[in-house]
Amino acid sequence: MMTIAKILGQEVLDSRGNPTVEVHIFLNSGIVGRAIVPSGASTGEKEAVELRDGEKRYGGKGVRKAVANVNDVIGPALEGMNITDQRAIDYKMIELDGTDNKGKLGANAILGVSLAAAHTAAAALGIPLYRYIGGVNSAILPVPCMNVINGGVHAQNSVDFQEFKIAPHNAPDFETAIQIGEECFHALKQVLHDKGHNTGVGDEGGYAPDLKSNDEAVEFILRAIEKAGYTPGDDVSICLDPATSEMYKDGGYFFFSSTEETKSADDMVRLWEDWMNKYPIVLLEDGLGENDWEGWKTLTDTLGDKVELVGDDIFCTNPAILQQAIDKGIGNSILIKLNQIGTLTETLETIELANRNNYNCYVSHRSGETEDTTIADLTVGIGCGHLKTGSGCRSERVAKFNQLLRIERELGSAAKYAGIGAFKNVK
Ligand SMILES: C=C(OP(=O)(O)O)C(=O)O
Ligand SMILES: [Mg+2]
Repeated sequence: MMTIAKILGQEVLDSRGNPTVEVHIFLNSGIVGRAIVPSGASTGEKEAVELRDGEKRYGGKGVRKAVANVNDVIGPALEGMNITDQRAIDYKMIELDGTDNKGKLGANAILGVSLAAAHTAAAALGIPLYRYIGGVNSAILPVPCMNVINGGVHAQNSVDFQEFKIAPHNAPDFETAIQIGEECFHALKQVLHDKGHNTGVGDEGGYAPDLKSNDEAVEFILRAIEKAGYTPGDDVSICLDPATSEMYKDGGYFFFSSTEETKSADDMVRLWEDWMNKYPIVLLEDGLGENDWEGWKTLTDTLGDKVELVGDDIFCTNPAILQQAIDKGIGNSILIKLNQIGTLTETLETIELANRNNYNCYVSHRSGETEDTTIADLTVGIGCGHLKTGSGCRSERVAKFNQLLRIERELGSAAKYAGIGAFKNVK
């Protein structure tokens, strides 16, 4: 009943029109599960390797080699295995690949199979994916951190920092939080439009206006929160991902979209301290670059007891790197991107390591996404209380919100909304 009969990989499109890997797993019983792999643009150097062909397909480089690896190498090796043996399935693929970074078979091939296995197992057991991942206590609905202004490498505008997000934490439930978030998002469109700004959106669905400064992005958002009838800080706070690894050049931080000035790590820490004092910021991701561990230490010592400091590019969802950060006292939270490490099992190992060491976990989409909603279930399964998955206007992002709405309704009175308590060290 639970035995893998066939694994089928194929090429489909992501939200940028680039090819990506989709995997179906068929069981002997006729049950089938499916997953699609996302793709990043501002990637960390130590991410597992996404296998791409030289040849162009659709809008970008093809994934036909990765698909062939699913069909010709991984599939035959996993046929006959029990679908609920997630760890055995994942470790078998790690062994087949044999590299440290999944560069032989491709993390996109391996993750597609790993996630499809979890979906298929949940379907075979007749339980929702979040419960399969997290067990009977999976009941916490996350604060949706909605990316409402896009800059950096996710938009062609004058804003250096990549993501300005709103966190509607003061809500009784997830559905109300989405309502508040959408009201603020729509109010932001109006306040930008009133000042003559473009309201076209970037890769993650946030507006991508040409603003005078990075500060102005926050100020527009605060105005929008108020216009929607909410109080910044009390009802809705701000989360940032400036993605500063993209700005790190010759030991400094180059403001490539705006002033073209370069700031030192100490200047950046002062900038973030100043922003924490003047704006209601509850989370800062990649406030410094992935290779600037010294700067990260200063940042953590300066702000780590007041705000959630999330490592994305610097940690790459990798347990070995996270262990080094724990030993050195770097950051207090880790971004969880399944395709940075390449299997569900290793992702859960990283999450367990973070939990044991008092680090928060913050689940994330990629800038290249699809209709796949695995991260919504993962977030509820691990109960980490917050996720980022774009704004509320692009279907590949809304798909995750819709799945969370479904989960909340399914849980009924058992569902709990995470609220402000989800954010590390925020008083
Ligand atoms: C989601 C992000 O972007 P990308 O997927 O391009 O890495 C990020 O940097 O957190
Ligand atoms: Mg990031």
